[in-house]
Amino acid sequence: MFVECDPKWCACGEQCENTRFQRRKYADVSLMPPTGPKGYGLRTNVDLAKGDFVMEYVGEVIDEEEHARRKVEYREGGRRHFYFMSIANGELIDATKKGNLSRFLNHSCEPNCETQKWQVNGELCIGVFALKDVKAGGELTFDYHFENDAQQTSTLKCLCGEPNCRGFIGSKAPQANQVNLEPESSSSLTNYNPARDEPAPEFIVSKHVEDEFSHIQSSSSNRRRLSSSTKVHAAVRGQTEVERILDEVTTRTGVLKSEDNALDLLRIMHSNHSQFEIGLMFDVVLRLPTRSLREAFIRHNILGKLQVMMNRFRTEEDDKKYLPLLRKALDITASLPLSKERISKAKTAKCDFATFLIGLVDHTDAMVASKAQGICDKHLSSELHKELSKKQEQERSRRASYGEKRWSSNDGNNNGDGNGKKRAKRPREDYNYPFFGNRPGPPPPRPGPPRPPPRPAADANPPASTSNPPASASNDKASAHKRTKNFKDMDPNYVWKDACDRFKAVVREVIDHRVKGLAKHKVKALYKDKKKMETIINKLFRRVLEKEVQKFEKGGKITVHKDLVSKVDKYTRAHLKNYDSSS
Ligand SMILES: C[S@@+](CC[C@H](N)C(=O)[O-])C[C@H]1O[C@@H](n2cnc3c(N)ncnc32)[C@H](O)[C@@H]1O
Repeated sequence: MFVECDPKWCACGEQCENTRFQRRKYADVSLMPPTGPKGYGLRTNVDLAKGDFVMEYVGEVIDEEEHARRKVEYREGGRRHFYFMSIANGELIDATKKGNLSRFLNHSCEPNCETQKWQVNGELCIGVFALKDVKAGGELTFDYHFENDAQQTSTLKCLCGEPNCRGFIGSKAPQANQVNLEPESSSSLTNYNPARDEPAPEFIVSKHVEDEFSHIQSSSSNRRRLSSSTKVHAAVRGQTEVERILDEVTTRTGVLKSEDNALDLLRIMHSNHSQFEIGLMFDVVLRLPTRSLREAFIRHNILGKLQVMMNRFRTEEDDKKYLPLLRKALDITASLPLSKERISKAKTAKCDFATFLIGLVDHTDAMVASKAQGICDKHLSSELHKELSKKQEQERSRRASYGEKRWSSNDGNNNGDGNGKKRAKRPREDYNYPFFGNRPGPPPPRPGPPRPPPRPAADANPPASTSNPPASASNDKASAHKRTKNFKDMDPNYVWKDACDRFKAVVREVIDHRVKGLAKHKVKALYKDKKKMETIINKLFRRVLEKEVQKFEKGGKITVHKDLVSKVDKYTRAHLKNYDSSS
């Protein structure tokens, strides 16, 4: 069994080459028209070298019981060819109705390809690989004898034409008492007429099915589980809740069943799902068959949903992974029967849809920008367009003067208000740290012995500088003054503790900020191991705070000045890097 890398964990990251199944790095192949009773075949359009990956054998995953049922159904339905392939543990892939070009690989007793079992993201997959060099134009074949025994082809007359042909397809010669499963009698083989006997393979020529196919193909974890008509079997493969609901609300071809299902779909449509799942949901909306269904989606505020989701994708704009979803969301927007009124009515709590759209017009991705521009041009009047652009410009300059550049300009969260630019993140008083716990609030004043007079350091240490995050320091003089007053009356121990707490909070904020700035896959690895992260933080506190505390004890100040913040930042980055390469 071979194992494919998961780029999230592989040290090579996105550059990892061992991801051919996941990326569908298939060879350039095409369908061969039928020339005899063997039917269609598959040929390569390029020279293949021994060991080259041809493609994955995909189809519906079924169990033996379903296999037995389908075999009878197909035979009784008059099918000439069978497309079952055993995987393991009584499971089979059936590529009869859904699959890719690999289903046209014919059997040969002298094959030029073989099948291999691969583990891809924890799933067992079957890949077809070249056994030898094959020239462009050559037919690709593999020996069915083990893998395709599920078709019970062991008694099917082989027509591979190789000198060493065994005469039948399968691992064993047919027994005298075995039923001959050969679909054609010898006479009908002689009378074989491809035009009459070999109907065009429906799933290739039918646009409808092809659409469904491409929809399902967008799955990486679901490559072989091509939209199960049999939910039970999909469940065997660990179907997610979203997939289950999608199965329920869509037809076998992935089309939404009714207007009632619009709400079901919208209910589960949010950005917390995996990219793959969001992609599946988006595909269903993109494939809405009627205008009335599209209108139903508008009535149920799909624009609001899309805006919130697009805002998240845009927030992650450094991470190119989200671009396809952002583009798709814009495609959905463009596909809806919008009007100026509808657009102007749509809004979220933070901003209206029109302003949000205009914010995407200067997105760094040209495709996103042009899609957004297209929708604006079509649905926004030029006056409104101008007015909103002007507002945005004002908002941007207001923010610039507010000091957004104080923190790293290339990191930070998106402000979510639709201007398409990222605003540097400032520590917030009410910030919830993802797993460090909430920032401690000031402890209650201590009862007991009279307090010693405040140390000069406490006075000399304007609490505004310890308590205020740097970005807000200059903007918050009044509250700083208020805090200073309170600090003067406090126990120095309390002041010290409070200063440390506040300082720690800022350090945490910096770390968190930096962690969020990392590539998604790195952060995921890091966040998964909370214990390790705690150790990192504690180390940081010890290292950075130690000096500050010493300074404070000698009567100096604890200030969260810019240099210190960048020191913490630098240390964090170095540490995260170590962590990343060691994990
Ligand atoms: C996986 S399909 C291959 C594609 C098929 N030829 C078609 O037109 O769709 C397997 C079926 O192709 C036919 N087939 C493949 N290789 C064959 C061979 N060497 N001799 C006779 N029939 C073959 C059999 O009908 C078998 O059930």
